Amino acid sequence: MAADELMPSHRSHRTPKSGPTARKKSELDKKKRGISVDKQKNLKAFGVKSVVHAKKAKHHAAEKEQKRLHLPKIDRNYGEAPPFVVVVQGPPGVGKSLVIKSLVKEFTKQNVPEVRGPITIVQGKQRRFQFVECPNDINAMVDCAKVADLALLVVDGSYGFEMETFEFLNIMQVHGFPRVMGVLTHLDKFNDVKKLRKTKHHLKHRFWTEIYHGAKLFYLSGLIHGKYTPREVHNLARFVIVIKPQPLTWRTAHPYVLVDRLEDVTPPEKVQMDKKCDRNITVFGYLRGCNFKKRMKVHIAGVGDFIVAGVTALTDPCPLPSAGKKKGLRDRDKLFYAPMSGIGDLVYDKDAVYININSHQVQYSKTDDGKGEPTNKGKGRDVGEDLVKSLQNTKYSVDEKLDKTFINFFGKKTSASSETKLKAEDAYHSLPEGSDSESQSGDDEEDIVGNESEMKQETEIHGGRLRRKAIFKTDLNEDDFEEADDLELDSYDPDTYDFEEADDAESDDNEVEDGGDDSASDSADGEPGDYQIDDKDSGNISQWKAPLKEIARKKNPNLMQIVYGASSLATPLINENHDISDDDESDDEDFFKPKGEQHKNLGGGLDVGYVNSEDCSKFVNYGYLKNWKEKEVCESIRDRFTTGDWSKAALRDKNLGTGGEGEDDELYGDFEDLETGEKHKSHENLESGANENEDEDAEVVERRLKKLARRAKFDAESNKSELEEDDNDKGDGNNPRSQADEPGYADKLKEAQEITKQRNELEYNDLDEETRIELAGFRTGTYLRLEIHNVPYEMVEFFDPCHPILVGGIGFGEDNVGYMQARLKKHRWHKKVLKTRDPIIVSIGWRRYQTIPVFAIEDRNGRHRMLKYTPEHMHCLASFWGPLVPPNTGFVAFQNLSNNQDLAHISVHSAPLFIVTISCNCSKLFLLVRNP
Ligand SMILES: Nc1nc2c(ncn2[C@@H]2O[C@H](COP(=O)(O)OP(=O)(O)OP(=O)(O)O)[C@@H](O)[C@H]2O)c(=O)[nH]1
Repeated sequence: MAADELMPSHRSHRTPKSGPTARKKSELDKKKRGISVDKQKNLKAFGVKSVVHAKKAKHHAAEKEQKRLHLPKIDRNYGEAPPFVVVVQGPPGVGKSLVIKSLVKEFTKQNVPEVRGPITIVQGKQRRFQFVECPNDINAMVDCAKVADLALLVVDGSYGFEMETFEFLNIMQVHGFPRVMGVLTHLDKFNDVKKLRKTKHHLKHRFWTEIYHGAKLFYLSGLIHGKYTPREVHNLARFVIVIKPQPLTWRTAHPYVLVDRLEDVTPPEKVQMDKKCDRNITVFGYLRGCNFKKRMKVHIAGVGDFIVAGVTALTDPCPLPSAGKKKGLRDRDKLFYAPMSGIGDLVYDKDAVYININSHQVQYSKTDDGKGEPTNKGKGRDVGEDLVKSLQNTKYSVDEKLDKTFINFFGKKTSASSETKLKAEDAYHSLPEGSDSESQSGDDEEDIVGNESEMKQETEIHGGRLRRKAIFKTDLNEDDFEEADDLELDSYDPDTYDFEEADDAESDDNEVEDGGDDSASDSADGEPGDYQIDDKDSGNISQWKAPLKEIARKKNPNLMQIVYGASSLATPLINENHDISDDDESDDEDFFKPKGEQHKNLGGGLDVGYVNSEDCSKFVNYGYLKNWKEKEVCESIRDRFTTGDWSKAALRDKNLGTGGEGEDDELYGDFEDLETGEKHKSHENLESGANENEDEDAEVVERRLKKLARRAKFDAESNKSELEEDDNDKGDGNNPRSQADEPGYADKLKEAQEITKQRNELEYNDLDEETRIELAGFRTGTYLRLEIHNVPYEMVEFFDPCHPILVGGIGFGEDNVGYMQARLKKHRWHKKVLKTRDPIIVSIGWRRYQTIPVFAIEDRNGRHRMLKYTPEHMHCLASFWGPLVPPNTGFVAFQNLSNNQDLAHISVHSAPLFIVTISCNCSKLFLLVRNP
């Protein structure tokens, strides 16, 4: 009892009246009683409190939306697109060449001994690639950044990122950012798997920070027999295939050519007279960007502005298989074009064919005894051999000799002056080396040139030895990184990758294989077609001619050419075609011909061998001639003779009188007088189809318009679906996109552009090729030969095939010079600020030039106050003199372009570059300056 009293009594449980438990209980109670529970207590909390605020929010959302939208970029590509440029960039010795070699091998099964200059390959029926290795030279990096459609940034994984990679990234940012992928090599140098995983992860995150989250980084884990593993190369190739090209503003508005071949066509006499004379060159390459008009001004990066002396469209050296007759990718030689790498046996020029024979495969016929005379004289002497040798000794062609000789009608002697000149020149050439003072001096100079190239090699070695590692502050806390699995297929932007393309490519590959098998089986069956026989007999020549013939056939007939021969406007291409079509079956060409045949010829092409054609005025249609040896045929005209049935003849005459079918009509059908443009119709067709042509035209136009409308509708729909996909808005009503059910302004603009493009195409398609080129220029994707006169001799003398040559078209007014103003900011990597009037080298548009900037800042009162130095972390204005460019063009500038002169002063951890952000009319531009 006492104990019980002493114990404290149990307190009854106090039900909580507030707090989360009480709330839960009350909600449960309410539910039990069937009362609905509304979680959102204050229903007005998210409503419009203030009209002003709501208006502001709406405004803000609309502005954000408008900023997101871009004006649709006009695609000026008609027909076949030029090859996709893949620039492989990285510091020295990281494996750039090996990556290119591996990819080329993967695509074409060809081995490239050396990567020199662009290598063009056909990957599938629709895709071609041009691989370019970017040298470690800031000039080359700038030029490569201007032409790259995809940049493969190769990084030595065992060492980490180096400055070259980030320099290149920053240059690309100002010149229009193309697609970018990273490739990590030298990963086999890691012995510790854990360390390798950490490094990979760390480098990937660094890469993402610099480019964008999810940017693709590939790992090439090592070498097998000196090559990357086929599986990894295959995966890399698959990703390269699916990349979609990105249209960039500057490039779509300017034509440009990435040169894959250069020839010096200066007259040799001129060079002999003065080795440092200005040279004439021809450059070759695919036209990109937009149409190129004749007589357009071009800029050769690092050389200067020139007016093009001649432009010719050449046969595509690496055509897509769909362009030719053959199906599939059978001929391996056709898939590959790398003239500077010295691969491929035949190179076709406008007026010459170059045959490349390796020196070890050829035995030169000059087995002379030093005197220029053949050794085997006398009986065993081969006349053919002598003839060949005499041809080899010939200095001048017959034409040249004829040009130089003087025909004297009244005396037997030729002009003494021309003869002596020829003799003197012959004597000059036949002199042995070293016997003449002039040739001696020439040799000296060659030696000097030789030494300078040596000098080039040294420069490369300088550049290759020093590594400039990129170290970031965040790199220090490596432990922060979680050890995560490697995301092989991280995140894909559908705008960047085109997986349908990959499927196509895959199927193409299969088709290629199939095609190859087919041909093999065909020939195995013993029924090879004519084409195959040609292939065997004439090697590449028949393949070369095939596309030219195709061009000739596609040409519309030009009456001027038919009557008067090639017009003055005609380009050398026409002559080529004349030559080609001479071989063809041109004899069938007639002025007056049955309409059916005329159409057939229009579809098939144009034969222009008019000179050899038969008399046009006599119309003979051999196709309808009857074989009079046949008894039945003879019987059919029996009634026309006195011995036949005359009643039938009377009936026939009656029919003719009433416009019935006559035999002549049957024989000749419709035909068109090409000279007068008059169309003659048969009696049959006069009745039934008087307006047939008009109907046909109307039908064609109607069909075209329908097609246009369908296309525009499809585009609009796809845009709409894209917008809907992008739309993460859950319908709060603030985002105008959620309300955009109807096609917006951008969609309408796209539609209008598409319709204009189609209309232009329709108009141009009706013209013949020469007129179209005169009016619209050469189309993108054409393989062009540009002849440029009076370029500085250094361009030829110090030509390095590894250094890209960029020829860019100059728009109207872009060759005018004046003052330009830009906004700029010092890049975060650079320690120093820039001083006013310190010369800088600017890369803007296609050009690179030196100028003197004056920095200024805009005060509050709107006045511009000159600055002696650029601010540390702020934008300022820069005014400089130079060739004008359109507003919003990105530019990059350097204080020093030389790769070898300052490297000795740069420690590994210092950043030798600084980038200054420039914005001009809201767009962001950068200025990149190399630290002295
Ligand atoms: N161990 C190893 N060696 C590699 C790897 N990738 C490339 N190499 C070697 O690195 C050397 C340089 O390769 P290249 O392809 O010539 O490199 P590069 O970047 O073209 O060199 P430069 O043209 O001099 O700038 C070659 O001997 C390659 O075999 C790799 O992943 N692992």
